[in-house]
Amino acid sequence: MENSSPASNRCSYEDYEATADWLRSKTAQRPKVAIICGSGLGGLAELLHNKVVFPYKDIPLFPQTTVMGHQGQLVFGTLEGQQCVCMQGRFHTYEGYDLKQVTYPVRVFSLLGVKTLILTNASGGLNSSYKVGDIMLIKDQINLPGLVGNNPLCGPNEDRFGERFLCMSDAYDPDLIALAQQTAEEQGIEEFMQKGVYCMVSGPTYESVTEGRALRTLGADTVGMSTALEVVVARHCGLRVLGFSLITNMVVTEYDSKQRANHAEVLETTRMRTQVLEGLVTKIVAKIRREVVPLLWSSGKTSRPLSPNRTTQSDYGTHFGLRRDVVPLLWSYRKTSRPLAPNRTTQSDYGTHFGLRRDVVPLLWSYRKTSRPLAPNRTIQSD
Ligand SMILES: O=P(O)(O)O[C@@H]1C[C@H](O)[C@@H](CO)O1
Ligand code: HPA
Repeated sequence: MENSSPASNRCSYEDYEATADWLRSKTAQRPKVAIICGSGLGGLAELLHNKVVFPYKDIPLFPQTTVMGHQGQLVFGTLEGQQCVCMQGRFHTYEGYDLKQVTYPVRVFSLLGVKTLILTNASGGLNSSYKVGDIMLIKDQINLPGLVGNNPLCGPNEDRFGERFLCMSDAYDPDLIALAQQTAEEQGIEEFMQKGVYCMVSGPTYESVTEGRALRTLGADTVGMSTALEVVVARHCGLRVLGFSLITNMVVTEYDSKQRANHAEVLETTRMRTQVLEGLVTKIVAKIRREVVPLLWSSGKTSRPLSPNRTTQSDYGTHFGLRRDVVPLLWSYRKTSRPLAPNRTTQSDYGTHFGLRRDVVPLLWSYRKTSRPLAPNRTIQSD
């Protein structure tokens, strides 16, 4: 099969499947986490164990990177025991790629079974309290190209990935943000951690003084040339998203400033912080693994009927037939102390049924063994 990237209107579901099938045929690894590395930040992929590396030029229908600091290969491997796939280099619209090509890998990841997408990028700081070398946890984004019609979801909707109208107010997963903040504290790096809003522009020009000022007025804390489109597509296929923006330079917002943005400075700053960011992402991936593993391992011990009025922690495990060590985890996912309602059968009802937080529901749902409706007297695991 050809490895040249398809034109946008030929990015069909079958194209994504063909690329995913090819990758599946070349490696037995089945990653749950994908990481897209920004400019100069590809070193993260070097930390993976049992690496299987695919240069983009060998992957059917994959675009090629043309930017310095973007190596251009897909690396499968394990990080802290978690199977991951890492993009050493991403695609940008300023390279001449269209919106579907830029976001092509994200849909392939989704077909490969990825559930969580972690993105990094290099950006210019707009918030005057930020410093070069700070790492901003992205809490929200301004998809500037998208706001004026350049949204990768424009065109016929592909229902097999997601629904036509997508909510973006919860794009960056609050629980992953909390996990990242907690991890940064544990690593002792809070002093250069920020949390704020990333704005995507098309590039390749850096901002004029007035553009920089305008973006700040819009509410952006950093500005870059990537990420937002990938996040839109990731959310459309239901992936959980976590994003980090490394402030590599401050955007010039004074007319008489002598500072000039340049890509060499961007890459130089990434060198300064790359290890810190790698350490942070590694620890977060380990924690994501711990979130999932007990749920996978937990197996039904009883077939006792659900009794709908259990609400204490110690009852919880018996109730669902879960191993003792899983109980605190599930307990922490509870959103209410309401009694359980035993007759729910759909995914959206699943969380209510077990009194679990909304973000845990797809996870539990994806671990169901059958698509049979829940019978009210089954425990979670035996179902
Ligand atoms: O891929 P990212 O967003 O990290 O790269 C940034 C934006 C431009 O590609 C480049 C500008 O220096 O770095
Ligand atoms: N502007 C836009 N993109 C960037 C910048 C910037 O100042 N720095 C790194 N990527």
